[in-house]
Amino acid sequence: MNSTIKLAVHGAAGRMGQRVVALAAAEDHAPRQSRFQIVAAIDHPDHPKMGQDAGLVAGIGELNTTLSATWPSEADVVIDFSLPEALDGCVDACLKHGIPLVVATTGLSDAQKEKLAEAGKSLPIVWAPSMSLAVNLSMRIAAQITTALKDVAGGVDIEILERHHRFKADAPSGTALKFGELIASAMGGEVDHIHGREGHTGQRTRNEIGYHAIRVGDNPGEHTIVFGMLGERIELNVAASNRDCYASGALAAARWLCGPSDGTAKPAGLYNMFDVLGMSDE
Ligand SMILES: NC(=O)C1=CN([C@@H]2O[C@H](COP(=O)(O)OP(=O)(O)OC[C@H]3O[C@@H](n4cnc5c(N)ncnc54)[C@H](O)[C@@H]3O)[C@@H](O)[C@H]2O)C=CC1
Ligand SMILES: O=C(O)C1=N[C@H](C(=O)O)C[C@H](O)C1
Repeated sequence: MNSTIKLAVHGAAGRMGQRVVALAAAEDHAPRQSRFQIVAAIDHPDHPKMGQDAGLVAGIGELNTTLSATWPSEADVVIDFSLPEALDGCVDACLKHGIPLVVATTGLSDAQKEKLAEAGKSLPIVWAPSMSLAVNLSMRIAAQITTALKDVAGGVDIEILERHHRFKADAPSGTALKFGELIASAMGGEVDHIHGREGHTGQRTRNEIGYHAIRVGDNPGEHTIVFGMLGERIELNVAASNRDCYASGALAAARWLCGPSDGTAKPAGLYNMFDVLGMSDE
């Protein structure tokens, strides 16, 4: 029986990495749930807090695990919240050591998505642009609304607005792109993805999805899907109050990959949060 999950956090000194460290250390454990033990807190070798205690960096008191650039000799699962340029090294390390991986980093290139698909042939990997339960539920609802409205008399215009903190490096958000992918699939046929509008754009066409990225203050993430018809509209809004919805979702994904405490880990495959949350449509 595997009652402890040895967790390595990649990007541990970042905004999200710190919350993963804090929640993993503090989690309230149901009697039959495995506990997390943070065996590595990995970040860039030039990070100014390198060598400090990861718990102190996360603001929760000492954990006796130092922030390091070195991969552990042993871990049951890795959670990655880093940067696209850091992800390849993380995937390579997981492949080398055979460690299941949760990938939460966004802004990946097509080559990186292919690398994940390839890695998923030999490792169990959960990859999702949002680990939040509310966001994943909203994705399912957005697809249902699209299906219900796509042939409505007068038509429906679907636009995706996302708001994030001023420090965010990628736009639009990975979550907005995933909403767009699911909505386009529910619309059917050819769909144009239009990022912002400026100048003499002409009238809006019927087969486009618009994306608008707002960067303001410390917003931890908000998405609004507007379904505009002639005479009425629906706005589906999902907003985080803080980052813990993503951190706890990533921990749930890590626990799901490791399997229940009888030690049955997931087989190799590229999974997503719908799989983790039991909302997969396959
Ligand atoms: N899937 C999800 O639910 C969520 C995904 N994200 C994504 O997670 C990523 C991180 O977000 P934040 O924590 O806000 O960013 P951040 O910039 O605060 O943290 C990134 C961390 O990665 C570290 N890093 C950079 N290069 C590295 C390397 N070579 N090796 C190891 N660590 C390295 C940085 O030093 C930093 O500590 C972003 O792509 C963001 O979009 C953020 C929130 C939720
Ligand atoms: O950078 C962030 O903060 C977030 N990024 C993710 C994304 O790009 O979708 C998820 C969440 O919205 C927060």
